[in-house]
Amino acid sequence: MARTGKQYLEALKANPPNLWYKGERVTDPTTHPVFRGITHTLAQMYEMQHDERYRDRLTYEEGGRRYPMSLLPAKTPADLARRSAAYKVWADANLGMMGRSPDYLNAVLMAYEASAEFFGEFADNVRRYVQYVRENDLATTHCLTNPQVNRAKSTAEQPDPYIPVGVVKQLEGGIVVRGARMLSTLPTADELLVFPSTLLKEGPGADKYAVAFAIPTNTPGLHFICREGLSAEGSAYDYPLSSRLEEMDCLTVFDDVFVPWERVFVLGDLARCNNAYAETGALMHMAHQVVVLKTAKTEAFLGLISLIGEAIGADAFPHVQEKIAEVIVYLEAMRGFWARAELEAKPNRYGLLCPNRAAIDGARNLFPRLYPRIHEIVQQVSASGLITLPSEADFDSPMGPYLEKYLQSATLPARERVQLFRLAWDMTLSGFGARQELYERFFFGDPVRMYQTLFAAYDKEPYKARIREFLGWKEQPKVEAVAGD
Ligand SMILES: Cc1cc2nc3c(=O)[nH]c(=O)nc-3n(C[C@H](O)[C@H](O)[C@H](O)COP(=O)(O)OP(=O)(O)OC[C@H]3O[C@@H](n4cnc5c(N)ncnc54)[C@H](O)[C@@H]3O)c2cc1C
Repeated sequence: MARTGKQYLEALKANPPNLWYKGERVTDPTTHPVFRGITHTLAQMYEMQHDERYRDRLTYEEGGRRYPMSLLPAKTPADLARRSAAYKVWADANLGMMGRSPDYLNAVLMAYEASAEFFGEFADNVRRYVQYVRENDLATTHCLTNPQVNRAKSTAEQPDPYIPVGVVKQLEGGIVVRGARMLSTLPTADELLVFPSTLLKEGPGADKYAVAFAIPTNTPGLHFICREGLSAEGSAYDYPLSSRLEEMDCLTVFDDVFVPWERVFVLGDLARCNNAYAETGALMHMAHQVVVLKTAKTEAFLGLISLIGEAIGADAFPHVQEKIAEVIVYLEAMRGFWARAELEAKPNRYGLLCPNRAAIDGARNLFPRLYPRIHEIVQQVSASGLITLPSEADFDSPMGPYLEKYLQSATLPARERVQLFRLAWDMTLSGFGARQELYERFFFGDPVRMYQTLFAAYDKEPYKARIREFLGWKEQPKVEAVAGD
């Protein structure tokens, strides 16, 4: 049932995840300076589910109770449209800057539930687990990739067999897993989904890595070792994004973690692990949330750059207009992918309506390449305005009158102009902004391998046939080997 912000915070306080920050255990993330911002932002997002301005878009009703829209089973085109409308509400609230808002992995869980048969003997575990997440409206995060030890070697060939997460033993009540995953964002979620993403290759000892399960983030033996925090201490004026949306990223260690059978979804089945995302429709639904999120993010950048261009009068120059128009083109491309994904949705073999794969693939492969260019445009249009950024305290000091005079702009008083540029800085240049760029390059996978997969999977034959026909070839000409002199 759709929960409130207070319920999320209380649960987190009562059962804090096993977080390690700078050598110390974080006992209460809701008050810790690095985690306070994101936990309270998440609480506000849950609160929105009960605000009558958003309730009907963010939740659906069943049996007199309300549930998050991102868990609404997608059966009809109208369901897809309701789902994306819900994604957009949270995305807009955060300017598209939160990668692990709970709707992201809810999209995966919804697809797993609808396609539960795929999981064979574990199908009921999947169904019951998703039902549990739905009833309690839990936030989940996930960890997919193995530690970056030696990418030239396979999972089974690393210096220690339990560097990647593998099954150590099976017990009567469940399994024991050991190893690590390279990265989990948002460790302040309630639950961690552990699925393989790297293609598992057949070979001696490979079976132990073919495992998928879900565990609470406070499970004994599970440790989230955090990176340096990016949420500066200070006001939302000074740090408009990092004070609210620092999701955190962690190395995730499994030190002989016990996973009860009811939380196991795949065991010892390489093919199932390798095909889970595509076959169940999880990939398409996850990317559906992503295309909406990235559309919202591009809209936010368009608004930002337009206000900046206007503020300093730079938008009078044709090259600045051209750069802003470039962002408009990107935005319309994202909207095009989104619309086609829904218009040409098709049911998978389990009856789950899945957004169009080609449109989804287009969006998820293009955006990582557009995004650094958007950052570049912000820098090109903003120039020194992106760094001459006194703080709120300076405005209230004896320096205030200088700032009011010298940092005024064509359309904004100094305080608001600095506030706008501080947002631009946090979107692109601060530690928070720099992480966003890295995130966009990689969060959906290695862009190089994503392109390779697209090359391999895309049906190019109709286009080759058209060229052959245009050239007047009745069929593909045969090659007679021609020897040189
Ligand atoms: C900010 C951020 C947040 C993230 N959050 C999460 C999260 O919450 N959960 C999660 O599971 N993951 C998360 N990720 C990880 C993301 O899924 C990976 O970054 C992505 O899949 C790429 O894997 P990698 O980082 O291990 O890169 P690597 O695979 O180590 O790649 C490094 C380099 O080697 C090349 N390379 C490696 N292997 C091959 C190969 N076989 N063929 C050709 N080239 C190769 C790559 O092209 C790249 O240039 C996050 C990443 C970032 C940056």
